[in-house]
Amino acid sequence: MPNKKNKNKKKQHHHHNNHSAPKPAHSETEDHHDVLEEKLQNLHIEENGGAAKPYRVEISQIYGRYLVANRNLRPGEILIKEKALAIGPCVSAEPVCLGCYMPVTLKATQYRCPSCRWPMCGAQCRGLGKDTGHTAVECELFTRENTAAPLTPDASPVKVKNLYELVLVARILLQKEQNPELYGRIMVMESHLEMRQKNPELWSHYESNVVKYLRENWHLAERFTSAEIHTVCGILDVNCFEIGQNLAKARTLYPSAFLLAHDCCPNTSHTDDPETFDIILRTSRAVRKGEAITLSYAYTLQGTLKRRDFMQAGKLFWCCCRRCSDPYELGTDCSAIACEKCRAGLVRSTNPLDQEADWRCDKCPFVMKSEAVVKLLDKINNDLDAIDAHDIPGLENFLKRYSGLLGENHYLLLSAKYSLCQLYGKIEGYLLPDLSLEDLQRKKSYCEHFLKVVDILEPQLTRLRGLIMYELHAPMLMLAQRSMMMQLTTARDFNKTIKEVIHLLRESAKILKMEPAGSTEHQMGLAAEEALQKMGVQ
Ligand SMILES: C[S@@+](CC[C@H](N)C(=O)[O-])C[C@H]1O[C@@H](n2cnc3c(N)ncnc32)[C@H](O)[C@@H]1O
Repeated sequence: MPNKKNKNKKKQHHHHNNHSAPKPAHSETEDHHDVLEEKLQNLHIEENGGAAKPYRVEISQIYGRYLVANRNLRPGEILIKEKALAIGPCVSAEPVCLGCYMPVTLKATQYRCPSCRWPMCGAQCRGLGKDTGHTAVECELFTRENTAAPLTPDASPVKVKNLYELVLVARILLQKEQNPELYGRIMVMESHLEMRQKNPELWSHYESNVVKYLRENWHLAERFTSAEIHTVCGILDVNCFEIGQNLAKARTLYPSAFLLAHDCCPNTSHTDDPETFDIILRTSRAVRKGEAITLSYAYTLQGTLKRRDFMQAGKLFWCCCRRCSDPYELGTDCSAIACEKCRAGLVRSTNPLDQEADWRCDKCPFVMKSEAVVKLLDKINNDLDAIDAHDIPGLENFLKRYSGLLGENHYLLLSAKYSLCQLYGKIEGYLLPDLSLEDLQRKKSYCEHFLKVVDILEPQLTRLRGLIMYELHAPMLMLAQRSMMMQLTTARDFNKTIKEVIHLLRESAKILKMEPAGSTEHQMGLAAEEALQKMGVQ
């Protein structure tokens, strides 16, 4: 339930986190710490074909168990490539195939498993009978209990979501009987059960929608205790990766990737293989020996208030990373809003590590309560969500309406700009050759603006940079060609632009070709390479 707001916000404990690995606290005597120590002993991290691992597991009071670099790591090194221990549908009202996680419908015409009647993509689904998909054991339970009965064409979204949430929980529980060794490898993961129990809203959701439902409606009470089911729910909330390529959407647990600590400006990025659902984790920049290896559990292009709320609600910790501690978010200022009083200053949190701290203008005495900030951002966010994903004029209007109210790098403005970067040149009526000079300029300036912020928040070898550099090369090239044709530019300037375009394409090909074959990003990497060849460069 990662998006759920936690109404019982606690005051923040302030501790400094300077990005390097927190010191292992071996003298720590707290119970929880001991439990983690014990779980550390039980970890079976697979051997790297005999090669020394580039990381080791340590324990700190802040992170719990986490991974630390054993040596200096270069950008782009593969650190982890491993199979999922468990995979299943996300918690979503959008139905997916239980075998391959591609979207399906609940219509009468939709193919369904002939036995259990859950919607599937077709009789030839590659996940039929596979461990990564719809197994015979699961089908038997689903058939006996007629679990697909509520999935009628007119089923309410909430009902659909609640039912899909159960699939992966049930799959893991069934492993307790089918494959106790695998179940054991999942049980070493953090569930934060005690903290969850203290949160009535969260606990009652799981108690009634999952625990009771599985034990009563699916008649599993004799096989699994309430505590076991709550533990699985906690483990899923805390450790799941949301993965999927080419429209597929699934959530997964991985045997060692779950150990990575979170950072809002992490030093790794990860992707998943569309065929096998394996995770592939790489360093996105150089990591020094002894540094924590981190990834982001949250969406990088969100403000600190939102990211911290998200982490607390789902993962049960308040992030205090360098970016969260900095009111300027590492210089991006992507949370700042415009001052409604003096219209000249920017309003920022007076203490970003306290969700309830006041926000204050840097040019006048204007102060905003954090609730008012949250309310304002929710409203603007809803407006953005209401715009159709392909509506260029709608998104342009959004930018016009809100650019005076938000700081220029505000994440909501950047989010609209990111959509526009991808839409100009790609959709009907706005294909690249048809774009006006103004539209080309717009695409170029949005890409450049976005890239400047991403260069700080997700620097070096990250997918987002690869994608945006690819988007940027096209308007740059077209604008240069058009100016050349109209004799509005000198040969020298033209050549300078071409050099920049080549740099963008090279960088984007390098990054995107690291994505697994078959993914759209990999495809784009190949397109970048092809564009270079057409230009006569390698
Ligand atoms: C996916 S698990 C990571 C492994 C976990 N540390 C363990 O020992 O099992 C996520 C949990 O690790 C802890 N954690 C990860 N990153 C953190 C951070 N930046 N600050 C505080 N706690 C963090 C939180 O308890 C979080 O719920």
